[in-house]
Amino acid sequence: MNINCLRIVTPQPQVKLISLFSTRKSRTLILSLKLSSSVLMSYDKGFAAAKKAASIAARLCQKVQKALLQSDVQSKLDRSPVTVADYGSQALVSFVLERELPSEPFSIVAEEDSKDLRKDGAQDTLQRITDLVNDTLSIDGSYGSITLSTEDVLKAIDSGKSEGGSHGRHWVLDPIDGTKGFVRGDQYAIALALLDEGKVVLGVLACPNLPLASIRSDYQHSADKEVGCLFFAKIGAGTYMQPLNGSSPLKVQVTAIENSEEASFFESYEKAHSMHDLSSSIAKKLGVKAPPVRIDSQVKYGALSRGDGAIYLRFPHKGYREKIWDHAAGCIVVTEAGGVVSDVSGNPLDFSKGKYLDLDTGIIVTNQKLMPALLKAVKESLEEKASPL
Ligand SMILES: Nc1ncnc2c1ncn2[C@@H]1O[C@H](COP(=O)(O)O)[C@@H](OP(=O)(O)O)[C@H]1O
Ligand SMILES: [Mg+2]
Ligand SMILES: [Mg+2]
Ligand SMILES: [Mg+2]
Repeated sequence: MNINCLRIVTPQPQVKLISLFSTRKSRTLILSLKLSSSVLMSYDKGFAAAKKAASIAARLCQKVQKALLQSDVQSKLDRSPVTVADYGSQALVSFVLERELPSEPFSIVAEEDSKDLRKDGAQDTLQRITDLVNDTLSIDGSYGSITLSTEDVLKAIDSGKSEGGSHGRHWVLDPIDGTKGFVRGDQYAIALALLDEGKVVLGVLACPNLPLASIRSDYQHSADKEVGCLFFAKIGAGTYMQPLNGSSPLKVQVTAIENSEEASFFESYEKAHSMHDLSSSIAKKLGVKAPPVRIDSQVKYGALSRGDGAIYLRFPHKGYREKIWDHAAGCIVVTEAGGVVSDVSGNPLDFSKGKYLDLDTGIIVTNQKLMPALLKAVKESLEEKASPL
């Protein structure tokens, strides 16, 4: 008897088809289709390191948001804001991942770089970031009495210069997703994912301001709500949520709603990030009654993964190119919770092309039942927009 182990290409690269060939009867008997546990286990160390890195970075961000000074906000060349917390979070995540995974080659595609911090006049800001990083590490206590220099911090930030792609493993980091929300005192997330051969295999979303209880369509700020959620997902293993400062993870699932009239939907708070008129035309076609829930960042993916809302619509204005760090962690958090993330043609997002996502028009997210109706409504609304009566 001759046993062959045949690897087939599927959306989940670790799925193996094991077939048994009988030489006597020359008949193929498919014995089982099962997850290769050794491949899944090989992500375990990275998964633990990612959770730790995002949680530590979240502590730095919480501290800065509480005491946000105007001088802590800089403007990048593209005129988007960046704060000492974006830099500090990126430095911390890189530092923790490298420390926790010393035997693995380290590659990370991250949003920020140190260019502006190396300019004349940026010394005070760099010192402030370095102090924040060191204070956070010292409060955490895992790495003894380590003190990073300003040069160590610049290097840690710049380790995020990888281009990603379809080969090997690459971390993908948005040190603060939703910087505008962060500066406003609203929602933001630390979003970290791992790509393996161009596929997202694990993702962690730290959402320091997201209430632990469902936000549904009545989301509003409330000082007395308990906040701070950590979402995490590994390919083939589901999505979990736990309090940022605690344990006891809960498995989460997207909503099971089948009737689009009962669905509520999320979109960006910032009008410049997504065409709200298009979302409202789609919602109208679907008969959605609830008003849109407008919140910043990949918190939308986290909230959707636990069923707070049923649909997330994102339609950037013409010419904008989506970056992988704005979606990688959120995407696996939703798909492992049973949801679907696609472009307007129904194609899954392709994270294997470097730091940009090449997309057809926009990103839509919902559960499997609602997706066909959503795709139809999106198509019709786009056609009406392209050729108004
Ligand atoms: N004109 C634009 N259209 C779409 N997205 C944009 C944009 N300008 C910035 N963004 C991205 O939108 C992200 C925030 O998403 P959201 O709109 O869901 O809050 C920003 O992440 P950062 O805050 O990390 O820079 C940024 O990458
Ligand atoms: Mg940014
Ligand atoms: Mg972002
Ligand atoms: Mg960011």
